[in-house]
Parts: sequence; structure tokens; C-alpha cells
Amino acid sequence: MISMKIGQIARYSRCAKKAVKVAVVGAAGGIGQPLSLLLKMSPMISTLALHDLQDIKGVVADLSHICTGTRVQAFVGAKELQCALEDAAIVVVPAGLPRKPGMNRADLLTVNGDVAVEVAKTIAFVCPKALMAFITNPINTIIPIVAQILKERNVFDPNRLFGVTTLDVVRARTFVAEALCIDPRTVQIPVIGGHAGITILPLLSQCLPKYTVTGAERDKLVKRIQDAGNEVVEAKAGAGSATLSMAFAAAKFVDCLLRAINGEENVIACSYVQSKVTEAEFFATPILLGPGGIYKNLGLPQLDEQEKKAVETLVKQLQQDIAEGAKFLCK
Ligand SMILES: NC(=O)c1ccc[n+]([C@@H]2O[C@H](COP(=O)([O-])OP(=O)(O)OC[C@H]3O[C@@H](n4cnc5c(N)ncnc54)[C@H](O)[C@@H]3O)[C@@H](O)[C@H]2O)c1
Ligand SMILES: O=C(O)C[C@H](O)C(=O)O
Repeated sequence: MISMKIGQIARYSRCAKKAVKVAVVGAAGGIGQPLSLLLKMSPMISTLALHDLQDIKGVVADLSHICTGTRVQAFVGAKELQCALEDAAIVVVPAGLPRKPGMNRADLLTVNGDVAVEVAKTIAFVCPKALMAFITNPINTIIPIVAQILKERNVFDPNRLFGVTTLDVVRARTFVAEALCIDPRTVQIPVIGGHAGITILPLLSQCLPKYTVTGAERDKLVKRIQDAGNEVVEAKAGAGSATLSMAFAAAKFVDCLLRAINGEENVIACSYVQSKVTEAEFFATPILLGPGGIYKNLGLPQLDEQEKKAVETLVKQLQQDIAEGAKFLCK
């Protein structure tokens, strides 16, 4: 009986045409642990390299008892980051401080900017061809910083750098489904722009199934999606920000990257990337993914008049957030 199960697991882990190594940097944290658990279940991951400044050996011992084909390895401290990243096809980065009530995401830049710079420098040195998915806030500014670090080392490939904005899509699907009294898994809705306040723009006009909401009700729904991070920060009352929903969202995004690496066609996800779609140098839109990351930026979906105005306003905010990255690196 037992050997049959082991055989089944072995077959399961061989289902993926290509199982690859994924590294998680910041894996001991509130997002890192549940994310690692979800990734441990992917047949498309051969090795999960878990890195943190804090000791992560207990987390790895725990995960290693789960009967899936993914091997889990622990890497602790700045000196072990290089080994963690060696041969990684995907690097996911939830390393850095979360918000407390009263803070906005930009307040995290002083600390998290340094974290992103250190991680980006090591990625540039060890695995510049990896697909990089940064979760660390403030995303709007962290991604331009990482891009600049990679550019300075002549290894920047804009198709491989992603700011993870999937949580905004996850929330938009959930809140729309609540309003329509339907299963959130049946809702599709693009969320574009960035990942803070008004830069988060759910495109209700493009929602499927159709949701014709107008006036104050529509404004309230858009605002709830934009401020959903605050809802969690306040409810956690000083104990951090969204972790479980973020782990779910990041696992979904990594799954998209893995399916694209495995040659699946039509894998589309919204993500904050270097972009020519608007005047903001970085912008989240639906992206068609391929084995090398971005296969095609699908650009702005169709917008109604209200959404066109919202894009004009948010682009200005995003340009400021992006400029903060350059200022940070000059300090
Ligand atoms: N993109 C999004 O939608 C989104 C959603 C939620 C949270 N976040 C952000 O994700 C980040 C992590 O949140 P959390 O709740 O997991 O925080 P956390 O404090 O629980 O965990 C962060 C982990 O990162 C580790 N760490 C810090 N610096 C590191 C470094 N240089 N190298 C390796 N590990 C390092 C810490 O030791 C810790 O274990 C925060 O910046 C938060 O704002 C982003
Ligand atoms: O709100 C935060 O600080 C964390 C995250 O960006 C979120 O949207 O939940």
C-alpha cells in the first residue's frame, strides 16, 4: 500500500515536462512559510531552495516530511544566498518588512529598498536568467530599483522581472463575486497600474461575468479593492499585513510562470513590469507569458470613460513612485 503511494507520487512529480528549481528569499516570514507550503505541492518544482536571514531549518525539516516530489533545502544568512540561488529558474522574493497600522507602503522603502538591492545584486551575479517575482513593498518603487541594479550589471532583461500584483486580482475577484453572489473562481477581472492606493485599478468594465455597477456603488467597490491591504493591516493591529492571501496569490503567479516554462500556451497574468503601454516606465497590465518570461505585453484592455480618467491620474502617481527609486539609489 505504502509503496504504491510512493510510486504514485513519483509518477505525479514526473508529470511536468520540466520540473525546475525555485528559490524563495524571505521564506521564514509570514508570506514565505505558507507560500513555501503551496510551492511544495507543485509537480513543476524539482527543488525548493528556502532562504532567510532567520533560521529556516525547522521550516525546512517540517516541509520535507510532506510526501510530494519536491526537494526542500535550507539556506540561512546573507552568506548562503548565493548557494540558494544557484541554478534557480524562478526566484520569488517576499523578503522585507511589512506595514503596521498608520504606515503606507512607501514608508517601507528605507528598509526594504536595501533588502531589494542586496537580493538583486546577488541575482545579477548568480542567476540573471531566472524569472524574478518580487513581492516586497513598496512594489511600485522596488521593481524600478531592482531593474536599475540589474541594468548597472548589464544583465537586465525586462521580460524576466515581475512585480507581483496578483493579490489585487484575487481581491477584485472575491469582492465582485460577493456582490454578485457567485463563486469567485468564475470571475475574471484585470487589475492594472501599480500596487498602492489609486494606482491599483480594477477594470470593472471588463469584468466577466458582466457586472454593471455604477455611481457610488462602483466607487465604493473600486476603493475597497484599492484599500484592501489596509483592511488586513488594521485587523492584524500591528502583527503585520496580508500573508495567507498573499501566499495564495504568489503561488498562483508562480504557477503561471511554471506553466509557461513548461510550454503551456495562453498563460496570461497581470503583473507590474517595465512597460511602454503608458507614460509610466513600469505598469501592470495583462501579460502573455512564455518560457522566457514576458512573451507579449497585452497592453491596456478596453477602458470606459471613468477608467480612462483613472489611468491618467494613476500614471502621474506611478511616475512619482518610480522616481523615488532613482532617488533612493542616489542617497
Ligand atoms: N506585493 C504584494 O501584494 C504584497 C502583499 C503582502 C505583503 N507584501 C510585502 O511582502 C513583504 C513581506 O511580508 P511578510 O508579511 O512576509 O513579512 P515578515 O516580516 O513576516 O517576513 C519577511 C521575512 O523576510 C526576511 N528577510 C528580511 N530581510 C531579508 C534579506 N535581506 N534576505 C532574506 N530574508 C530577509 C525576514 O527575516 C522575514 O523572515 C513586505 O514587504 C510586505 O509589505 C507584498
Ligand atoms: O498592504 C500591505 O502593506 C501589504 C500588501 O501590499 C497588501 O496589499 O495587502
